[in-house]
Amino acid sequence: MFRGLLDWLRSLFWSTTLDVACIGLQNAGKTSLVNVLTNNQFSESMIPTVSVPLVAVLVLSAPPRSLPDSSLLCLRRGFNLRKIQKGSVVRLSFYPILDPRIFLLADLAPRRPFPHRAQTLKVWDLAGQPRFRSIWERYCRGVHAIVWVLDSADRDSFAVARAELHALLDKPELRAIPLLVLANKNDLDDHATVDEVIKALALSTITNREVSCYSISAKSSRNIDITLSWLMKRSH
Ligand SMILES: Nc1nc2c(ncn2[C@@H]2O[C@H](COP(=O)(O)OP(=O)(O)OP(=O)(O)O)[C@@H](O)[C@H]2O)c(=O)[nH]1
Repeated sequence: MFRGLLDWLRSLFWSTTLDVACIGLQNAGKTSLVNVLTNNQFSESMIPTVSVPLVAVLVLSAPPRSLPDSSLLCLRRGFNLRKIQKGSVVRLSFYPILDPRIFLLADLAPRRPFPHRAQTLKVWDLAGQPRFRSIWERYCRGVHAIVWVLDSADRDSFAVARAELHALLDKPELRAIPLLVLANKNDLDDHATVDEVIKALALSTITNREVSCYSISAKSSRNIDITLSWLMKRSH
């Protein structure tokens, strides 16, 4: 029953036009969450977003036969982009580590016009390691929502997460973009509650946008339904 409801929500999610940036420190569970939201797949053995072998990129990002929107294929190091276009062409792209040397692929022009306005779901899954944090802002500009993923069982990371989150939200270009904080891994003992996370990340001091916070588990799919509903309400 619950699984059926979640699958139904997931199918609705695919039919939305939504652009989301998924941000957070390394190991928070961003890629796991995106996989669960879109495909209902969870894996214990995730490869950090930055260290997926290049060979996988070359296979996954081989030029598609028709490319509806080449501008979206801006290939850069340090993120995954999951995107689907619904229409006569369905495309699901998942770009792991992207090397500037293959930037060339981004210049591919559409081979034929896209037949009608597509519904698009784009989820930027940005690498969390310190050297990649400077690219976060660029991929957050213009999105419908910023999703901040936190490992709620890793209390030692909260101070850094708070500093990075507030530094990002202070960027004027990101003003007013709704924020969803997901306290992930609530299947683990000693995870922080929503109230603890609100306090630890000083969420009540963020006043220039709508802020929500849920406790979730990508692993056990806990509260994935309300996460999907929240996201769909921000779609256009
Ligand atoms: N117990 C538990 N483990 C999780 C959960 N979500 C993710 N993980 C695990 O946490 C680890 C990191 O997950 P990732 O999805 O790679 O994290 P990430 O935030 O994308 O990491 P970077 O790509 O390094 O920025 C993996 O071992 C996952 O299996 C969860 O809800 N519960």
